[in-house]
Amino acid sequence: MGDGVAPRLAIEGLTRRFDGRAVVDGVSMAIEAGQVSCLLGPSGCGKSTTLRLIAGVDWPDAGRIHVDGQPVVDGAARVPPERRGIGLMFQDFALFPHLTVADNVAFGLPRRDPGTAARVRDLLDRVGMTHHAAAYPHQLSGGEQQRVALARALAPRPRILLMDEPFSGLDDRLRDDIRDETLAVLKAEGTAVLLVTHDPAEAMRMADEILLMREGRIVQRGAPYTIYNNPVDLQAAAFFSDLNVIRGRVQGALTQTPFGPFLAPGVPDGTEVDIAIRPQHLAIDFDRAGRGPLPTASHGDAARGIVERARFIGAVSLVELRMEHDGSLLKAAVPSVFLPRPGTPLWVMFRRDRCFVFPRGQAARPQDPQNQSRAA
Ligand SMILES: Nc1ncnc2c1ncn2[C@@H]1O[C@H](COP(=O)(O)OP(=O)(O)OP(=O)(O)O)[C@@H](O)[C@H]1O
Repeated sequence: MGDGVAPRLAIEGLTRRFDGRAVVDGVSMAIEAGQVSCLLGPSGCGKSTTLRLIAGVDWPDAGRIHVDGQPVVDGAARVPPERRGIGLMFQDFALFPHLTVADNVAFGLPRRDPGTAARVRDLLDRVGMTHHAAAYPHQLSGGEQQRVALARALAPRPRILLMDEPFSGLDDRLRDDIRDETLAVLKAEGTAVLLVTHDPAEAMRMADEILLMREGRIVQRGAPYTIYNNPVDLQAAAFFSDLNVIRGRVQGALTQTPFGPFLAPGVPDGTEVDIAIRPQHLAIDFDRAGRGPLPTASHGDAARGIVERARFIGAVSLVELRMEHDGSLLKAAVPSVFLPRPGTPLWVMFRRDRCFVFPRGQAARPQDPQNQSRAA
């Protein structure tokens, strides 16, 4: 929000209860024109219910929704779905099978308006479907149908586009291309987009801002880079990748571990902490007759482990190491030129700037809207 201009979509304190349980619980957000926000969270956390409330096919128990500063849900004000200027796009495309591609795109537009044909042509061109204008949906591939569904959703120039897992029906390779193409079209249209997904990779690829949702609440919001690199708690960190976690206890603002001391500023003595690191941020080194690398400020001490399993998966190899000091298993993702044999001793280090230190069992306070980021 800036210069007194209201955001395209503003939501405050949105709450929806089913049988006394708040499945959407005080959700707030603001989305600007041309911005893509992703509501990201596990199945059942309340993402689709939030979209339904914004679309107007369900009513909240509390909260406000404004579009361009105008109330669509605010106390007694309740604008019906068709007058909200909100477009919808769902997983199953739902194209009309008896209409051609061009007629599907034209469906929500005034039929006799001279601008309609031009708008349809322009959108089909933008999604690369001009040569399929006269085809019927069953003659198209999944990716082509998805493009038509996007064109149809954008045709009436919605102020806001709500997308619920729109790419999940597509196979992996196609999905990446379609996501990028979709993003380009959305940016060109300047629509405000709220996209729901349970897939962190999708959210990171698409979003200007990620809203991380858990049990009906937004627990963290921020740019993909921020959320990935400064997760608000252990659960948020684990949502984005495999995670190695070692445990420790704080003494004098430090936690001593086999990987050296970790800073825990402001954490009271005796507090148990989880020190978390993603597999790609473990560093490994060869064993030189029972000796490893010397400690450094950036990597701390090395601890020894024995390779239990190593798998080549393309760009990286996944190496699982059984640690000698406590028998725990750590996972490292290393460049795939390296595939050690099971039984090989290796030294493991933690990249200090990539570790997260969290007091154990402490989840983020979800209703704190300032849960932006927290460095370890
Ligand atoms: N009409 C309803 N009546 C009762 N409970 C409902 C209703 N709609 C949704 N719920 C419950 O609300 C919770 C949130 O559902 P919602 O569909 O919003 O989750 P979601 O995050 O979109 O999950 P998914 O990714 O699996 O679609 C679930 O526990 C669901 O069972």
